[in-house]
Amino acid sequence: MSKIGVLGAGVMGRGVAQNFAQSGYDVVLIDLENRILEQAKEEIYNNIRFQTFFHNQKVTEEPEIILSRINFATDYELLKDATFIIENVTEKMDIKEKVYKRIDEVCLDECIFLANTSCVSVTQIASFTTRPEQVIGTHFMNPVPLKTAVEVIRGYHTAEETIKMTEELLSNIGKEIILVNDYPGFVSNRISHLFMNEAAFVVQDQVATPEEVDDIFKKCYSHKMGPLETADLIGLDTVVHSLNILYESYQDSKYRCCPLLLKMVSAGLYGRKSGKGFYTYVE
Ligand SMILES: NC(=O)c1ccc[n+]([C@@H]2O[C@H](COP(=O)([O-])OP(=O)(O)OC[C@H]3O[C@@H](n4cnc5c(N)ncnc54)[C@H](O)[C@@H]3O)[C@@H](O)[C@H]2O)c1
Repeated sequence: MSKIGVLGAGVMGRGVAQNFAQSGYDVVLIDLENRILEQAKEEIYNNIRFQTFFHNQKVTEEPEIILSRINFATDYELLKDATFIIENVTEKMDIKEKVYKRIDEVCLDECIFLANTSCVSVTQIASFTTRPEQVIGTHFMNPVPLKTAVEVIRGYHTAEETIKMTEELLSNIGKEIILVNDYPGFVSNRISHLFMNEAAFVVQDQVATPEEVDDIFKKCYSHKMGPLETADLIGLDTVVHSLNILYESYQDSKYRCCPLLLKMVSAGLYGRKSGKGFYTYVE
């Protein structure tokens, strides 16, 4: 079975590493510091237990056995025999650029690079490597192990063989792919950020409360979550960051960030992760 390198042990990297390890793959999970890797190990352990008890998902192995397939490490040299790299590092182009140059040097020529990004161009990421035909976007959804589909992005140079191998790989961990072409924000974030931003304007203009806005989406449109609950879940700082990328990329005022969102982020109201956003969360 292929060896999988997962870069970045934050929110997404943890979920990706867990999902592959649960599916029987050997994984190397790389981050910058052991402290982050320790937190990742603990969270993956808890998530496997949580998945069994709260989501009724059949996890047939003990968490210790699943965790034993993940090598938590800081050394990029461990990636030299990996077949696929799934990159989940911080959504900043300068950070991604350094990472792709490094893995391009270290990894096997045939290794495929999967970029997990919310908004940035997959074609630009691929340009940091000498193998743009083997670079593809994979926009996983959070929480990764519980989602059944991945938005897959074909960069300008992505080869058909790369798409085929990515589809096979993701199918082995229980994911269907939805293949789209590369423009910033792809389909999901290009549309959902307009919803979330406009919902914030509606609250700012006192047209409706956050509860009323979300109820219209849930009760009238039968969405599982409203746009403001979704923004709180993603993190309002992340939403603002993505809106700024979309605004710069398209040079289109429709992505200008709602002042209320900016004010909430300045006030430390990030949503679920800080305990308060459009809603208040108690542990
Ligand atoms: N959070 C989401 O809901 C979500 C959903 C889909 C895609 N994404 C995308 O996934 C990527 C990761 O997002 P996240 O929410 O997990 O971010 P995060 O901030 O939780 O984690 C990023 C991790 O990358 C690590 N990192 C930074 N530089 C590194 C390097 N040189 N080598 C190894 N690790 C490094 C950081 O230490 C951090 O642990 C981003 O591009 C984001 O846009 C996020």
